[in-house]
Amino acid sequence: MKIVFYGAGNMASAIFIGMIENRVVKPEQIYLTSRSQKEKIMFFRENLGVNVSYDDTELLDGADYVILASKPQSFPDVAKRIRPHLEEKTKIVSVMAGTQIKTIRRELKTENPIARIMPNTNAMVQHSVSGITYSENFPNKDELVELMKSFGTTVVVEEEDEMHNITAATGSGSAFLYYIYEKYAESLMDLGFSEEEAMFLTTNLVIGAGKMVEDSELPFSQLRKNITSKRGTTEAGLEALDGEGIKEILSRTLYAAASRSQELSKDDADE
Ligand SMILES: NC(=O)C1=CN([C@@H]2O[C@H](COP(=O)(O)OP(=O)(O)OC[C@H]3O[C@@H](n4cnc5c(N)ncnc54)[C@H](O)[C@@H]3O)[C@@H](O)[C@H]2O)C=CC1
Ligand SMILES: O=C(O)[C@@H]1CCC=N1
Repeated sequence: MKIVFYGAGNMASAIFIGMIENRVVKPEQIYLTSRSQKEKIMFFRENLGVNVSYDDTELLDGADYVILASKPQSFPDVAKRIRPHLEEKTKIVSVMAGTQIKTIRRELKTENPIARIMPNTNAMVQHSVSGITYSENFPNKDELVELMKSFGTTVVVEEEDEMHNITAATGSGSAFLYYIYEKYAESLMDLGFSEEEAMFLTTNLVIGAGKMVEDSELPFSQLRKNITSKRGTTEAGLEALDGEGIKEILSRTLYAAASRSQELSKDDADE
């Protein structure tokens, strides 16, 4: 199998590192190309044993999968590189937020099978939860799902439009959680902890809570209740959180992200 990544940035590298660590593909089956980050891409070649090329003929010759992993705004340039060399057997897989299958089809001027996936950078530790949707002519979907299992779990989305919500929920979702951890650590410093102490405490709190979520069969609400004593410290803190409208804040966050995905998906042909 030959898998070619156009783009070797944060998302692409999380995927191919996840795949290689899980031994589902051999490093020599992976080909990388980019526009920027040439040092980084050479680092991947030296350290992982993947192939690197800037020659589109070589890259696309006999490719089974081409992964579109640039920013959506760079896709027209990527498409220009791919279009003249695309073979009939090659399946296209896009990780780009928003960009619709029909837009990819039009830019690449191809009838080849296309899938859109929405992973997250937890792919690097094989814990992405990824949405996937396919063009009607996509063959052997199981093969792609198997490949994706190497970097996490997969949720098949029947309607392409549902990708907007998945993008907000899990594509962007870990950034929202990291931001909360960041602010938690800053707030510990307001309480009087040093920066080092705040980082240590927050990091271990997050790891411990993650392990509890993984190992315990209890829902989040019960895990929370198990910590909350009547008229105790946790109750006081939770009342303050509710008073600030934590649920509304998170709803607005997710709505803003899903709306941005919709904006990014605007296709000239829809005007
Ligand atoms: N970072 C994340 O957590 C997630 C990102 N995505 C999607 O992944 C895509 C990439 O995002 P990041 O990896 O964060 O961006 P990034 O900026 O880290 O990487 C972008 C890559 O695209 C390459 N590129 C740009 N123009 C190119 C061209 N003409 N030919 C070949 N390569 C080209 C760049 O050299 C770079 O390697 C975006 O479309 C984003 O919507 C999806 C899910 C999560
Ligand atoms: O911020 C973005 O647009 C991309 C898509 C999901 C995560 N990062």
